[in-house]
Amino acid sequence: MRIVGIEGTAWAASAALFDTATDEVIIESDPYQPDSGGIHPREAAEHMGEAIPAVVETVLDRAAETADGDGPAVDGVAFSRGPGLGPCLRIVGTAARALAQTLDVPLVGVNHMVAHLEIGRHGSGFDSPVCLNASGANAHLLGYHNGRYRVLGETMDTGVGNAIDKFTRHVGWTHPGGPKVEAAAEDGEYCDLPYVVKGMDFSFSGIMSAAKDAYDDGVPVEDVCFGLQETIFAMLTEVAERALSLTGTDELVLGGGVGQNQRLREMLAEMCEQRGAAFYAPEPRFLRDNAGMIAVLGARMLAAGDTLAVPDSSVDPNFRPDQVPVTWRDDEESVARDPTAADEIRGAEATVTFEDGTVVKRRVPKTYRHPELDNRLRTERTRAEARLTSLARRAGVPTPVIRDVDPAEGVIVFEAVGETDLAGALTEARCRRVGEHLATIHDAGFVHGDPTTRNVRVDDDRTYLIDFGLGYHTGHVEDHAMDLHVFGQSVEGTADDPEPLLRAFEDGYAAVARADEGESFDPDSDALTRLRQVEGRGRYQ
Ligand SMILES: C[C@@H](O)[C@H](NC(=O)OP(=O)(O)OC[C@H]1O[C@@H](n2cnc3c(N)ncnc32)[C@H](O)[C@@H]1O)C(=O)O
Ligand SMILES: Nc1ncnc2c1ncn2[C@@H]1O[C@H](COP(=O)(O)OP(=O)(O)OP(=O)(O)O)[C@@H](O)[C@H]1O
Ligand SMILES: [Fe+2]
Repeated sequence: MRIVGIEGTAWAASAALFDTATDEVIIESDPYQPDSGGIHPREAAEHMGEAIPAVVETVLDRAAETADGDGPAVDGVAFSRGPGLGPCLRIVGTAARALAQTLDVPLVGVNHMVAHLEIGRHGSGFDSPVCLNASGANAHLLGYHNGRYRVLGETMDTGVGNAIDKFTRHVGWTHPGGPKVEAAAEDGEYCDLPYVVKGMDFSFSGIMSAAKDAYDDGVPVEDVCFGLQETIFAMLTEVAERALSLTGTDELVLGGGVGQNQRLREMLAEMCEQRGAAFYAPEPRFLRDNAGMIAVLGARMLAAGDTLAVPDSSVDPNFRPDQVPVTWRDDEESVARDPTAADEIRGAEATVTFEDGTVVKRRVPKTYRHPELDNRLRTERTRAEARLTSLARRAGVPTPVIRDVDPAEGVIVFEAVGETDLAGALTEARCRRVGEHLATIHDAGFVHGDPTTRNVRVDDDRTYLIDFGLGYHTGHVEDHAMDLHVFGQSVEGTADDPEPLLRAFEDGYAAVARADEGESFDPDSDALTRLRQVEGRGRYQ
């Protein structure tokens, strides 16, 4: 089968030919380069209008040269339907429809972010990996489960490339900024910047303003670039490790334009090697926006009969990866694996050993992180975990009794609780309990920070919260909603039938929140109301 792909969501006007018989991909691209500032949607669309016909023609010529008979011998036309800039997408959509009609072949509408993922699965041969998409307008972790790509974690504000590009605009460098930051960091030294992960979600706004302030205050730009890379990429590596730990899978693939960065690739490779996981990063031409990945996924979709009639082929600037019905994979496949029982457990952050009813949790140094950042995080989190585990118990939530703490070494010794993780023993009653527990600690003035189904231990009678290392004191409804969001994502990414579990969880939360606040309860400022907003935010900025 031979498929033409067309890409043009933002900056890359690109066409490709993928031949399934030879596995060969020809890509022809013409990038848009703004004269100043970032990407201007109107200018980018003008570029698409001129460049798309030209790159498509080049690819069709190549197709004709390599065809057996007359004509280009193409079986289908695949195009990026979204996400991306509306004016650009519309031009690509029009070009793809016209080409499919001229060649009289089926039209296939591809989700650009799923294509960033599938190109890594295609190249690696992995079955069911976690995918870290690190691109300009996005940053998220995806895993296939129950017939969809689930968003296991994502940025709460801008995409990772856009965050870096905003900093480089501030210092007067031309777009794109990512490669310039990478080059400048070669001559830099570490500087401290805010590090923000919440479960498998993360945000860049705090670190970007701190980076701009540091530059304005005279910190050498090379040092800010170095600190930025160390901090942002350590955050991405940490959440990727959390996703491996939560799902139990041992395969990671990288996607997106920021994936071209050597330092990011090095950190991910090191993390995976140390966990015994396999890591795959596609070659750069398949990481940055390109039509090759659109053609490769298009071929799979076409083989599954997943084609579009022209009237149904409108583009979608906010097309999320979890909206895509995954027709080309078996519903039974999943990123989630059954955990194996062992005396030593390796979480995302720590190793945990069991000795006579006692648990020793060691936050071992992460060699992929800069040592200063690593020491800071291990000490802060060990301290937070010990303090909040005890505070939660005082508020009435079952947690392990702490026996000993050594923040400098990152070691906690505490009571072993529960018989198993909630991940392997999900029931509505237990999820309801987790909802009640979270409402109780929120009312007591702090959040858990990482309430996934692996951070809840259960036995016949009780449901314990553990692993408070990412928790902090706060009364903000947004922070409360993030706790609920993190739990919801972890259930959706691993449970067979998440809906009733999530309903029970939210009922439990609502019941305690209402009881705690009594007369002063205001449903409009409730965390559950805010949760709906967090879930509904289209984060393509
Ligand atoms: C929706 C779609 O239009 C969008 N595409 C996109 O963002 O282009 P992509 O090629 O995946 O990524 C571009 C980003 O990748 C960054 N980048 C490129 N080379 C880099 C490097 N060596 N280090 C860090 N960032 C780099 C650029 O600065 C830019 O922000 C997306 O995938 O989110
Ligand atoms: N007090 C405890 N009693 C029983 N089991 C525990 C206890 N603490 C940890 N565990 C087990 O060890 C696993 C890893 O612990 P924990 O979540 O604290 O480590 P982590 O590295 O911070 O994990 P992650 O960051 O992936 O959530 C837990 O999922 C749980 O199965
Ligand atoms: Fe992209």
